[in-house]
Amino acid sequence: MAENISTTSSATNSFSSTDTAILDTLIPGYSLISRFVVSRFDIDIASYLQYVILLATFGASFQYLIWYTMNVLERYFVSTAEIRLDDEIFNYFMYWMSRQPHMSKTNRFVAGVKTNGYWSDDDSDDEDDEKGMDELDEPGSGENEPTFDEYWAKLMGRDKYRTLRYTPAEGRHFFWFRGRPLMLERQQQHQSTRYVLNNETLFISCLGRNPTIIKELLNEAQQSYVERDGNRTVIYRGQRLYASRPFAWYRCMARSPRPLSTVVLDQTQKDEFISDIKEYLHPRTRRWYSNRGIPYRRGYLLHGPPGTGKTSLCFAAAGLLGLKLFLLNLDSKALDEDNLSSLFSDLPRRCIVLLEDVDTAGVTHSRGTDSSDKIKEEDSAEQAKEAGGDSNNPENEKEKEKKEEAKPNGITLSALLNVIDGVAASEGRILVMTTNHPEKLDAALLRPGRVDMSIQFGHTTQADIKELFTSIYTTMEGDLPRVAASRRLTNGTHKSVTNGSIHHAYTNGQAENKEKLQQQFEKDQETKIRLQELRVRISRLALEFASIVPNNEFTAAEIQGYLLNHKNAPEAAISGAEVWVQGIREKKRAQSNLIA
Ligand SMILES: Nc1ncnc2c1ncn2[C@@H]1O[C@H](COP(=O)(O)OP(=O)(O)OP(=O)(O)O)[C@@H](O)[C@H]1O
Repeated sequence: MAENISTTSSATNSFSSTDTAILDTLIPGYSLISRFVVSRFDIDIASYLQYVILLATFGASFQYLIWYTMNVLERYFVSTAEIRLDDEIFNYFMYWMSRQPHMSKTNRFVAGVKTNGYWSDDDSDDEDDEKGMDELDEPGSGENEPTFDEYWAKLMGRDKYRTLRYTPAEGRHFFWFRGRPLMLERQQQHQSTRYVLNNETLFISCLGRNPTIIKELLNEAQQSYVERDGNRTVIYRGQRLYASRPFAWYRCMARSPRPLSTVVLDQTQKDEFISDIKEYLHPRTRRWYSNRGIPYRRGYLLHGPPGTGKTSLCFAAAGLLGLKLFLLNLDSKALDEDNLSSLFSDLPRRCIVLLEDVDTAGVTHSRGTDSSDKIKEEDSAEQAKEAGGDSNNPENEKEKEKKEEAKPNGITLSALLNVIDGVAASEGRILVMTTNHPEKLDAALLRPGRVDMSIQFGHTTQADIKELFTSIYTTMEGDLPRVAASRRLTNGTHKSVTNGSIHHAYTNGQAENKEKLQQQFEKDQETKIRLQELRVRISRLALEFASIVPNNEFTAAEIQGYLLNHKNAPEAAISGAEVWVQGIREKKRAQSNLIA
């Protein structure tokens, strides 16, 4: 034992105390570990230390070499695409990624009910709504049909659960696309603010200097995102996420197109409007404009009392032509000329820009009384201040919001005129402005080149009232109740049955099918006759209704609102019409007395 202790002490002492102190600084706890190893295993670490240092140096150099080689490889042999959060491609890619089968196998993912949560609506609500609807029978009075309460209980039970979407978590992920390995890196950006908590960037890389495969991937992602919209009208809104961010177009929804026939307006006016837009969009028109050096733009002014169909016509035109609709509220105090021109310069080539209620914005002031210069001066002083401060500080954000509240209305007439047809104004878009008070608008805004066609909307005529009544009560194809897929199968077919299909079933020896088809055929014929009778009845009732409601006194919105209260009982709508007319008249009289 004594011999052992003396060996140990000599081993520990093979390093001077200064050396041990240095080692203790470099490797915290060195002397302690060294003593423990000597006492326990009788091994003097000090005598192996040079090898350990050599190994560590070798390890570090190797690591550096790998890092360096990777860097060189990444720079010269890897192609990378960067995708930023504020670009729509971010949405496309995340949507595509969340629908890939390999996302169900990955062990690091972000789970959510949306594939993105901050800058745009990805319509997952609509998708959720449609999902599983095929398995739900709509309520009805038939033998096997559920009651409304049963249907509602089922629907609410289903709505409690939303489809979960999985997207890759922060960090690196490898996946295959068309037989090629790709790498996705999701990186958190640290200048996040309280408004955008997850500001991030994506990097998609592939081996080789040819990035075609990444472009193909992004094209596929875009395609799947766009296909999901089908023929729906996609609506964007010009807004900003928080005070220190510029205005941008954010997708807010995609809606089923509104048939033009449902907008009650003089047919000639409707035809003129649509054919004017079609003529403008024709490729020869673009050439014609460019050959003559005329800016390729077209503007429309839809004016008339509230609720007469201005927005509806614009929406129907967008749906008919498959154009995206960009909505902008000029009344926003925060909107200035720079924001407005950057919004207009971000517009796609073919689209409809809808500026609603232009008369309510600061643009009603004539050009001479513009206070834009004053506002600009104030703005630049503010910007100079901001440059010195931290734009991400929540307190600064609050300050900015308060200042903007206190600012006079943002946009001025000259700013609007500049973006509509200034030298740098965008080309190719269709501009539609709506107003309830065209008389308030400055002549400069209405001159040709800015407004090329005006359409006046007014109170409903007898013909309009009849059309509105008919459109509300006519049974349309989509009105028929939805039958669950399982019942459709057991019932045979949900398509209309023809004599030919009955004969086909018979010759194929499907006797039991034949009977079912025969029944279905008779049912379809009955339905057709019933629909025809209904049409005649509705047209008679429409005439009756139009004779009660006075000409040129009510808006389409008012009549629609009344009819919706009796949407299943046209006769009740007619019998209550006179009282309703009196009621509305009195209400309007009272309102005008109040204003006077
Ligand atoms: N001419 C019309 N044809 C069919 N529906 C109409 C018509 N006018 C109004 N409506 C109905 O009334 C409602 C409001 O219509 P819309 O928003 O188009 O009116 P608007 O003229 O743009 O009103 P505002 O000036 O207040 O913006 C919609 O639900 C629409 O269906």
